[in-house]
Amino acid sequence: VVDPEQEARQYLELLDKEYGRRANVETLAEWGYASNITDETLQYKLNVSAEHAKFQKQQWLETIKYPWHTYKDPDIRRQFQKYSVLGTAALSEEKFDKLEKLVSEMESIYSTAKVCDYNDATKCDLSLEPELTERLAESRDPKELSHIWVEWRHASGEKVRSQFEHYVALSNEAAVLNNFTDASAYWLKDYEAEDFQDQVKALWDQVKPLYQQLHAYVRRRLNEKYGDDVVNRRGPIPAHLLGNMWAQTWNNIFDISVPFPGKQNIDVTEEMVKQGYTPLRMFKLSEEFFVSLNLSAMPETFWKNSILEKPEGRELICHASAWDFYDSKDFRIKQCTAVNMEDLFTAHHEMGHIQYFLQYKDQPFIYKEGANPGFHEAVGDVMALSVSTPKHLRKVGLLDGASTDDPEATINYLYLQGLQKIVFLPFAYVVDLWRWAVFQGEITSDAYNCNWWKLRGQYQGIEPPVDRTEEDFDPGSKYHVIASVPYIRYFVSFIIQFQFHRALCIEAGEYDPQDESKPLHECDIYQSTKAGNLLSKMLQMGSSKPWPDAMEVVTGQRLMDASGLLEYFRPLHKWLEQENAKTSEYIGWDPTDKHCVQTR
Ligand SMILES: O=C(CCC(O)(O)[C@H](Cc1ccccc1)NC(=O)c1ccccc1)N[C@@H](Cc1c[nH]c2ccccc12)C(=O)O
Ligand SMILES: [Zn+2]
Repeated sequence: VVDPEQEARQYLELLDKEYGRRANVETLAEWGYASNITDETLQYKLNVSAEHAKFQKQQWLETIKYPWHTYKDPDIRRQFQKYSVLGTAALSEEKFDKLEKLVSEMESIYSTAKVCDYNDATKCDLSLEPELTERLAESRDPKELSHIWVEWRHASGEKVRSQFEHYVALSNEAAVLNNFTDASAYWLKDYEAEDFQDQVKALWDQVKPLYQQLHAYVRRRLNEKYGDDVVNRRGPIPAHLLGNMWAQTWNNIFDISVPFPGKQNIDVTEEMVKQGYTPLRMFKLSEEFFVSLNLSAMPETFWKNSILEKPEGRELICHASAWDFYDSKDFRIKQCTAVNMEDLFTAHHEMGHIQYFLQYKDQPFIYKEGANPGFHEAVGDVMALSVSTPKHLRKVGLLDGASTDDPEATINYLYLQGLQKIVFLPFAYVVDLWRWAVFQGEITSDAYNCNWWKLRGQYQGIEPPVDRTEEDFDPGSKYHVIASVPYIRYFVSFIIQFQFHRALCIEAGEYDPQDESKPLHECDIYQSTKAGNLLSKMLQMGSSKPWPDAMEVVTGQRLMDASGLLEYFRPLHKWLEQENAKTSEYIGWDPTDKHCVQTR
């Protein structure tokens, strides 16, 4: 008699080959559409995913016949457990197709949306990338900023409200067919912890005081620049002044709010342009950092097949993404890269996804994922924490002069980092707090927009530049909302990346909690094969073990915790408290009732 688990193993090997082959075909079809939006590439993508869903449903009926709960081998059980979740393929064929069409249509509207120039009403071909992103980053004219902010939402979010409502219903229907209460529970299964939302809330409570100090300081500086009638010093900050279309990171207003002006400019955008940096060179620089840690170089096909600059003469999805074609050979990035510091870090972020693909390429198909989605988002950012140090930027010739241990220069650096890492946390939290509530039916479509602005005000302390109504649909102006990409993964990443950074810096001998002369924010793990080997051990695991096991390999911890982030920003936190006390700054913001009129 054959050992039943042996038979199960053979079945899993069959599934592994078939799923891997089909995933390659499906990903190629998705790439075809994302890199070239036409009716033909859309139709081909829909045909392939419909066929794939039909196969998955048939295979699932076979898979659930196996008594996998009884198996002794934890690995076999884990693989069956993952294969036993059918996903959206559980919908009927026509509902599955409808859902695919809705998301593709929202992505197309978002990716092809155009806006007219503030200063030239005849020039109406401005796209989000690069034109609107650049204007939002560089303009210091509140009227121009408000125009771009409002017109982008008019051209994107407002256009997809009805598709989004239908998408919510079908997503919930699919979740219920998979025995989840709604789509939010289906999304949260990836974190394998029933108290995960409580864990996130506890992390936010730990970081909130630091955020409020930074918010109060930025508000004061914007008030000094734009005056009382534009920025109320005790209220929320108007969202269009913060240098980013969604006010998710504020690094683009570093120059008008820098704590100690006159120091060496740590924003290397100008230097990159001066040195003739190209997108390709930005990605080569990133590859060299990974290789210096004894991690994998990019395969030749990566450079041949990737799209690193916005191509002319066709519509495509410009939002950056990294692609695994599940054949252990073909890996790509699609990014409409601009030559600036922000995109240099996005390049590292995308390369982090590729590195994870390369490290787990020998895992079974079902384990070719991050230990949890936050891990996948953290890899590249951990590298960027080293690359962004003035010490490293000097090593690669993007900053000149000798390293100074000038405490004011340190505050400037930590302030720039805080405008990205601290500021981002409440935004990331709000995006899925809003979506979880929508999926759970707590937020109904007649109040989508006003609840969005209630959360944006409550957690981020920002407000829209002009009144909003339920004719608007501002969440739909953010890529992940219309592309059905969960967002709490970035909140998790921005917490755990500091835990990983701290552990790798200790491994590299670059940081010692007892040694003040080696603070965490100055650590650069460049060329540390010890750090790289430790990280590689975790990355190779993919999702073969629950994520606390993966985290323990690198950090010795089994829980997410904000101590790494708070340790990194401690000097900035102290300075902000002193500075805000000096100007007796009002910490926090008075709630504003205006800004969203429920008309429906
Ligand atoms: O969206 C991204 C980068 C794109 C991505 O690499 O995360 C991409 C998003 C995506 C997911 C699914 C389909 C299409 C695009 N994720 C991936 O490409 C990806 C690849 C493999 C596994 C998981 C995700 N960043 C977020 C968060 C963010 C803002 N600023 C940052 C700076 C550094 C790092 C992240 C951010 C944003 O722009 O709002
Ligand atoms: Zn990512």
